[in-house]
Amino acid sequence: MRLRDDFVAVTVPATSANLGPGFDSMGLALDLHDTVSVHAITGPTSVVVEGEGAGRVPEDDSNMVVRALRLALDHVGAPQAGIRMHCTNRIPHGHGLGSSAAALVAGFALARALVGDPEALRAQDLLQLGTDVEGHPDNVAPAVLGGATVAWTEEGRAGAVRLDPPGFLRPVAFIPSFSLATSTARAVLPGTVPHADGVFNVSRAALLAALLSSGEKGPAAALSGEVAAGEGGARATTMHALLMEATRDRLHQEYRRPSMESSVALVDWLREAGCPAVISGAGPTVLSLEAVPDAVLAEAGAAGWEVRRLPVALEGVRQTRGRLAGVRP
Ligand SMILES: Nc1ncnc2c1ncn2[C@@H]1O[C@H](COP(=O)(O)OP(=O)(O)OP(=O)(O)O)[C@@H](O)[C@H]1O
Ligand SMILES: N[C@@H](CCO)C(=O)O
Repeated sequence: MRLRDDFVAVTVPATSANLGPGFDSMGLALDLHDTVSVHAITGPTSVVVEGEGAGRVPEDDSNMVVRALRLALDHVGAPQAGIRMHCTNRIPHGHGLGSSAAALVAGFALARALVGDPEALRAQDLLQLGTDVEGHPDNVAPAVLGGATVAWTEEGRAGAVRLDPPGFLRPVAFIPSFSLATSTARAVLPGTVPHADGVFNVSRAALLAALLSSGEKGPAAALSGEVAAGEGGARATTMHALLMEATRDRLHQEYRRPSMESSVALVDWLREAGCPAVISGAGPTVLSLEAVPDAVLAEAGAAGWEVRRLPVALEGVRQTRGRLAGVRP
């Protein structure tokens, strides 16, 4: 294996994991991207970081994107090279929007781009390498595949399916100024949970997957407890009621309340206002899966939350420069 290209670039989306009940399994790609370009050179590694993480993440071989790139080159038996990297980062770090998965997937995709062989480092390899490092596949899967994903592992082997997200999904992120490392947010979770809570989450996660894969028409039939209100209205009301139910969780959000009081309180408040809100990934960002009324947005903004409408990103990581530009991994 050799390096066929010496200047390549990729773009990778932010992701929101869990989506409420789908802990470590469900995820959504969002229209907020990091872009990274690389020159393969002879000489020492240099990294320039613009935007998120600038001045904070390393600018040498210990940078997460560089480490991922080198890991993937080793994985396919390609030679290592000097790296001159430029990162334009828009995904905030440690905020539950999948910055670490994006960094890893960007690094792997850059290695694939340098190798310039479509058979090297396919989507399955990217998913596996990323899951090996992250320990769970729920951010890596949508960063690779785009759209909405359901992912799992079996004895370390990762798998994922991509769902075409329906139009009623209109994600809105509420991003606080403070960050929280995923490792900290995972440390507060219990080793075991009550069986009834497992049953609760299985039914909600299954319902959410059903809604996300049922297209614009929605499920063939639904008994949601809602009273029918005329043709289109009944469907919209039912879908909304179903989405509210499908985004409930008992496996992680409440356990995490002490480590992000204001975020879980915002989830409660948004849900009382009729928005299907969840903690995004390991937090502390909050995500509503449906549009949020302007008055609610204004109130959250006034309370200090950065409010961003982030449409679903239909595409995952994409190479934008080099001979494989435009070819899906
Ligand atoms: N583009 C990047 N370049 C270098 N390092 C990064 C980059 N993105 C993330 N990191 C590293 O990963 C850390 C954040 O990872 P962490 O898993 O804690 O949060 P997250 O991925 O943003 O959130 P979540 O996993 O809940 O969605 C950063 O503090 C930084 O060390
Ligand atoms: N499922 C993960 C996502 C964050 O990486 C968690 O909630 O800890």
